[in-house]
Amino acid sequence: MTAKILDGKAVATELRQQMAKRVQQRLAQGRRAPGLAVILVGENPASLVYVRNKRKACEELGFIAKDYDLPATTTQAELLAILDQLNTDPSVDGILVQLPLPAHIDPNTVIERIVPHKDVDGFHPYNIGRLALKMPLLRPCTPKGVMTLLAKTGIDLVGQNAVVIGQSNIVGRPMALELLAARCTVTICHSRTRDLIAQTRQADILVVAVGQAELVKGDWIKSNAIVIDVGMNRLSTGKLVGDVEFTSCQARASWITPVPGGVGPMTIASLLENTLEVAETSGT
Ligand SMILES: Nc1nc2c(c(=O)[nH]1)N[C@@H](CN(C=O)c1ccc(C(=O)N[C@@H](CCC(=O)O)C(=O)O)cc1)CN2
Repeated sequence: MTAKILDGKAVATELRQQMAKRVQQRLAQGRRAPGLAVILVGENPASLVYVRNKRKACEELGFIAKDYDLPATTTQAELLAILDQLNTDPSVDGILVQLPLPAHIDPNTVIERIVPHKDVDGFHPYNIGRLALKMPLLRPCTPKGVMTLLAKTGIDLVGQNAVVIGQSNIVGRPMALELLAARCTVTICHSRTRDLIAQTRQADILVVAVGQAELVKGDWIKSNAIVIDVGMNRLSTGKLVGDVEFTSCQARASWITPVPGGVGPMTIASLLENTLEVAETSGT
């Protein structure tokens, strides 16, 4: 068995083309362009790349990106004051604060300050709570992107054993909630899980989001499993790899996401979807 590739880059491109048309329709109706405030604090090299890509995507689709590039010395109070302004700015549909933040700023306080209906990252406790109750509004972007990719396999998710490795607030936990809402049987594994390999071998769907280069090997995988790699690790050679050893896992899985070009582009596509959704329901 050689797994088919779940091509996130291609799916994201298709979604972006469809969204660009929706934006053109809005403008033709005399409505305003969707507005996204993108806030970067400091100069984390990976964040600089992600933020640049988000802004470029906004431009391509005809969104208005409101850019805030703040120095690493920005205080939490200064950041919260900017969020207070954006919360009431009618030209701004979505607000995103790129993570991670510098150590002196508490991400939970910052996320909670964004009004939930502009929280296009879907990280606010209100939005996570809605997802947990199977009443989602704004869904976290990476897990939402993974669900879009899973839908592309055409496989019925109901009753499947899904194993998520990683329990972060931005991927692992909301990922588990998404899979539970899709009526999978869900297991979350983490650094204290006793026999990780025994867990992964049970998985019909395996989602890996731990940030450890090529942790998951081919013999950890159940035959025909769907393998979703959320990891992104830069080796000393400069090569970008996921949390999954691609070649050996591809030999056993039915579907697999590559790194790069799998989940990453879907994260940005989902952010744009969330922002457009807010604009379309705003009535302005
Ligand atoms: N406010 C947020 N911060 C962070 C999020 C998030 O969803 N919201 N997620 C990650 C980073 N992230 C988006 O911000 C992100 C990561 C990776 C990609 C991506 O397209 N990756 C490419 C490879 C890029 C490269 O060459 O380095 C790929 O996988 O093909 C997009 C978005 C943490 N912070």
